[in-house]
Amino acid sequence: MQKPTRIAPSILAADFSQLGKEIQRLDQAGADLIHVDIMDGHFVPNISFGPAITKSVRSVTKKPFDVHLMISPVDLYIEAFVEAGADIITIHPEAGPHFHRTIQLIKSLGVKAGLALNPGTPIEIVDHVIEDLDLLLVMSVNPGFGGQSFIPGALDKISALRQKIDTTGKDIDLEVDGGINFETAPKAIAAGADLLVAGTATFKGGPDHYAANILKMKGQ
Ligand SMILES: O=C(CO)[C@H](O)[C@H](O)COP(=O)(O)O
Ligand SMILES: [Fe+2]
Repeated sequence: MQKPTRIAPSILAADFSQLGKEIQRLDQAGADLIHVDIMDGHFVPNISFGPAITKSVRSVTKKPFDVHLMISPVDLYIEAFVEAGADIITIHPEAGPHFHRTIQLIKSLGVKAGLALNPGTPIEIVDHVIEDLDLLLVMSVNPGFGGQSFIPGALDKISALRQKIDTTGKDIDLEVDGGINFETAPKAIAAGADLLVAGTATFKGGPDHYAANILKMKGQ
């Protein structure tokens, strides 16, 4: 069942020179989770940061860390991100030879497991693993960069995945990531998403605007 909308600001759009402070600002502004984008320059054409920086800012908030791994091979690094304080770890099925094994590994370490679907990845890929998942992530841009435009085809995928999730009867978050703003957020919610990642739109206008931006994307 679709839950009330929650917002996970992506710290990819933060001022990295004051990352801890930025996360505290997001916490105070009403962020529900903190979305942490990890990019390796190999699986995606951009590099962000790794487990050491994730760990260094973990203590500044109690909000869950929603870690989106865009790295390949991914299995080698799961434990490091658990130790860094991840609450949810989301992987891409293309990032390793056996994504069912990766999901089992994440769960065996006591962390929630998510699966991310790129714009070109068919939704049927979730069929044999959906019962094991805590979160499904629909990428509404090709992964690698913040500030891209929302790909409208993501809305049909969200609707179809909403039906699949509801058929299981399980509590699985349906997250959307990429190009979420005041115009696209209501469309993603109407399609069935209950967790919205927003980088550029959360940080728009500077710290004084974070709270209003988050509320606006929630439709409040
Ligand atoms: O995973 C991502 C990119 O690969 C980011 O989470 C996403 O792009 C957020 O940035 P924005 O809201 O600016 O689109
Ligand atoms: Fe992301």
